[in-house]
Amino acid sequence: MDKPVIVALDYADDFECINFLNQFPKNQKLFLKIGLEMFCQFGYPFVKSLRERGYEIFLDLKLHDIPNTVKRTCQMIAKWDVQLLTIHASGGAEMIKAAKAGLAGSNTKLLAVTQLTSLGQTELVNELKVPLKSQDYVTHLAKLAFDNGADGVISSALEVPMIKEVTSQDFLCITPGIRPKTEQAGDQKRVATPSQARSLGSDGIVVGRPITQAKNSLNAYMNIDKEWDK
Ligand SMILES: O=C(O)c1cc(=O)[nH]c(=O)n1[C@@H]1O[C@H](COP(=O)(O)O)[C@@H](O)[C@H]1O
Repeated sequence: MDKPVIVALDYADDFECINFLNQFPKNQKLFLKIGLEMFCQFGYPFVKSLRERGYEIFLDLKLHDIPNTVKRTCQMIAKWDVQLLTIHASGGAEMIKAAKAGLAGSNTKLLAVTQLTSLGQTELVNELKVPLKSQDYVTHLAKLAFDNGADGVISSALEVPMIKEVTSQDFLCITPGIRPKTEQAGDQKRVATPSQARSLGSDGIVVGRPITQAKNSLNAYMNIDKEWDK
């Protein structure tokens, strides 16, 4: 995996999504995130068809359940040849280990979501009643994920240096909450620009609406890719 810009395919229908993909030259390598919205509509056949077209796939199901259920689900996903899969780190040590065991024998990398990028310090303390600084909660969950076999985490780019320090430089930090300077943060709270994410050490960025809702999605992708890669 070479530091990808991962496009979050949060489209309302498959037609819009295929239209977006068809704008790219045939040989363009793309890393696509299929999240709950599209997976609930189109399920595994959609994943399979995109894999068969040669795209790399991040299956973002954010699993969070008892260890046995997560393990059995991961055993099924292990047969799908996807590159990345998410669970919630807050599911605990046993759940993380179970997910990793379920993926045994596959090349799917396991990423644990730390604190969602839509949650800031206020929500953490007032709503979730976690009496910690956001960055301490994120690094705690990242260490838990690392110690129990995950290949990496999802966090804001702002936390990457701290995560790498308590885990390892090789521990993957994939970062959503990416907003080019001209874009509104919207429901995202812990945001960074593509170039900030790069200089903070992100291993890949996840970008949805700044691309999918843009007037010209292809241009938006190209501009973000250029800012990330320069
Ligand atoms: O797991 C994720 O990908 C994820 C974790 C997180 O903490 N924050 C977050 O935004 N995401 C996903 O990243 C994408 C971000 O989309 P935009 O905010 O539209 O760029 C969405 O598909 C989210 O589901």
